[in-house]
Amino acid sequence: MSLKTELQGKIPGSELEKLSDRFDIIGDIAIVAIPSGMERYKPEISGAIMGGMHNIRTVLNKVSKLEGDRRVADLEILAGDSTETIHREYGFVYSIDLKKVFFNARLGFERKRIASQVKSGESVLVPFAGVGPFAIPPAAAGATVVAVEMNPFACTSLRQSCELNKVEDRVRIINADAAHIPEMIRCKFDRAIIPTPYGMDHFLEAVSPLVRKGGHLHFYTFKVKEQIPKLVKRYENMGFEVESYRRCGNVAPGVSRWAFDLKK
Ligand SMILES: C[S@+](CC[C@H](N)C(=O)[O-])C[C@H]1O[C@@H](n2cnc3c(N)ncnc32)[C@H](O)[C@@H]1O
Repeated sequence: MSLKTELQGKIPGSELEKLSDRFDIIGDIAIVAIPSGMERYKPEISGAIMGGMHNIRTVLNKVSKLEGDRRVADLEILAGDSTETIHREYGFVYSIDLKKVFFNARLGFERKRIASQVKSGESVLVPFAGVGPFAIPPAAAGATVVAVEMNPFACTSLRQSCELNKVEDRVRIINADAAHIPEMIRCKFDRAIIPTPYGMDHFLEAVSPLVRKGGHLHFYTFKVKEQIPKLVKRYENMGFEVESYRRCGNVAPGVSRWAFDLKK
């Protein structure tokens, strides 16, 4: 659905230019980011989404950027009454309350790409597990997963999602700061999937000793394109084989999230 097309004739063209045509859909919730100065058009914008997409039950306006350790945005309800939903992604279901937990629906393909590399019987460590989109698919592929997450609400959602996907016996959930991983976990893993929040690149060094020699690390970092060649050299100097890397989405003008597949 084109939001701008739906709004033609309802909002003056000069104002409509400021609005992005893109909005996120998580379960049956649509999330828009209404630019400042356009607040008076909230009813038209939410009405256009509800009218154009009959499966949408709630429309939220992202008032602030992702904030704090939990990476939760400040969300204002424009239509509907619930921030809780069930999101479906490549055959998996996630129980999410967007007011309490982080979820990025734009990483679905990336999560499928990583899960497709996991072999049955592997052990996998997932720090920053959130509601489980990087943890549950590997468990369903036959891995045993240790998921570390600081937000207790995300841990509750993760537990529910494990049950919904029938992998609760394969995922151990640890509600803790990932900074404590080296003291809490002593075993070695075949693989670590590290969806690092912004500014926490030092976690690669912290998690690496927990991955066995020959094991794999999937590390996410926010960088401008020009920083990548230097970063590849850095990872090689740290002893990793850089098997591949790819850009998976813009997060700010010029800044992208990059996924690195590293072998130890
Ligand atoms: C960018 S990560 C990604 C979450 C999830 N893997 C996903 O893709 O949807 C954000 C998650 O890390 C958690 N988090 C942030 N800092 C943390 C820390 N120091 N230790 C453990 N979890 C942390 C947040 O609560 C949030 O759920």
